[in-house]
Formats: sequence, structure tokens, C-alpha cells
Amino acid sequence: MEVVIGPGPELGRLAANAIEHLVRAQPDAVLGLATGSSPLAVYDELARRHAEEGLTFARVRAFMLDEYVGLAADHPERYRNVIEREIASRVDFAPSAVRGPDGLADDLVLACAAYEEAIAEVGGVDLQLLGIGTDGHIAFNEPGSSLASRTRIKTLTRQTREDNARFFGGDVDQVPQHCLTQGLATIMAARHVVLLATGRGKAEAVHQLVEGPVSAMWPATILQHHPHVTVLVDDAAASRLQLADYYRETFASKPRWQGL
Ligand SMILES: N[C@@H]1[C@@H](O)[C@H](O)[C@@H](COP(=O)(O)O)O[C@@H]1O
Repeated sequence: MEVVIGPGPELGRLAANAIEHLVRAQPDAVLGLATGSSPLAVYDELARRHAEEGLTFARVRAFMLDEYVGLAADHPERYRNVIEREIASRVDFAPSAVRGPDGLADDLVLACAAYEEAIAEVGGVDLQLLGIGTDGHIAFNEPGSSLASRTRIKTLTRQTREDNARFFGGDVDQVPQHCLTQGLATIMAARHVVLLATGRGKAEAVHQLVEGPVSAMWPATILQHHPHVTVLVDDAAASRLQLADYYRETFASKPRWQGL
């Protein structure tokens, strides 16, 4: 696990570099897209590079991490619409190149199985962007999630619904209770995981992710078993890291050709 500590915009550029490097080398790469505020700097940078530097996503396929159950098709906070707004509409993905779990399916169990199959059919995710919840969840894998889980229905914790209420006019009751989410094993199958976290609210989750014992109580800790994880954090999110100085020193002396 590589930990990079730096200012927010720099983190966005580093993640965008990794994506650009992948997409230029492999134009039909498969990206994993995350919602939430953490990846927004990355999406802004990718949109800029598309507009100004000709970075193209014309052959890229993309899979979303998760989706609320039951939000109307045109609800602005439905993750499918969020991804459309924040990135898909700003670059040149082919129509239907971006897929997400169907939170409006009549048969949600079947929809989850179909989603796993769709990811497998394209050969899996090459680079997965991730945020992290204050309780250590990734995608919507709440504490207690099976470390071997696959895409399935989950119930959101009160904490997550309160954290996300800001997107629903501050009203926690408007935040759905259920979601469909890639499982921890689904995420672990991605070939490179790039996780972004900023702000003091994420400091404990980041500490557990990087330095805590692997435990379903902090689901993100499963990433310690992944061979290629990049954790991009600002000073505030890094403030509880015991080995912060070592991570800083390591990154400062890293050969630039190595990339992330
Ligand atoms: N399902 C999403 C997660 O994928 C995201 O990582 C988390 C953190 O969001 P933010 O980046 O806004 O703090 O929020 C939601 O719960």
C-alpha cells in the first residue's frame, strides 16, 4: 500500500495521471468510478484534460461502485445521475459505456448477479477509484460486511445516512435506507485501487485503513491484502497516521518514472 500525503488539487492530479497513463496505454481500459466528494478533483482534472489535451475515453468502459435503492430515475442524487453530471457528460464515453447497479430493478438480487457478470465479461476493472466513509466503509460496504462479499443489497448505517444527508437538503429521512453495492471481494478484484480521502473527518478511517488490523469493523482494511493500492490523502486526513513522516519521505524519494 502506497500512501501519498499532499494538498487536495495535487492528489486529484496524481489520480488523473494514473488514469491517463492507463487509458493512453490501453484505450479500452475498464475504470471503476466512485461517487461522493472525494473523486471530484479527479473528475475535474480528467474533464480538463479531455477538453484541452485531447484525452479520450471513447473506448473506455466504466463501472460504478454502488447505487441507492428506489430513488426515482430522474432524482439528482441517484448515483447514475451523479456520475453522469460529474464525469460522463464532461468527457466522451460511448453511449452505455458507463454501467451501474440497477437500484430500480424489480428483482434486486438478480440485478446484483447480472452486475457481477457484466464486470467479469469485460475482464474486470483495471483501475478503481475509491473514497472512504467516516466509518471506514468503501462503496457502501458498511462495518460488519463480509470481507468476501460480492455485489448485493445492503442497509445503510445511521452514520452514513447522516453523512450523506447534505446531498438531500440536510434531511436524513430523505436518504434511502438501502443500496446495492459492489462487495469487498468485487473491489479487491480490481487490478489497481486508488483511494482518495481529505479532511479531518476521515483521519480515523484512514489510520485504520493503513495501519489498523484487518477487520470487518473497518471494511476498508481489506485493502491491506491487495497488491496494488494507492492511498492519496491531505494533511488533515493523514493527521492520525503513525508513520506519516515515513510515507512522506518515501514518496519524496520515489523515482518519478515509477508512477503510482
Ligand atoms: N457510497 C459512497 C462512497 O463510495 C464514498 O466513498 C463515501 C464518502 O463520500 P465523500 O467522498 O463525499 O466523503 O460516500 C458514500 O457513502
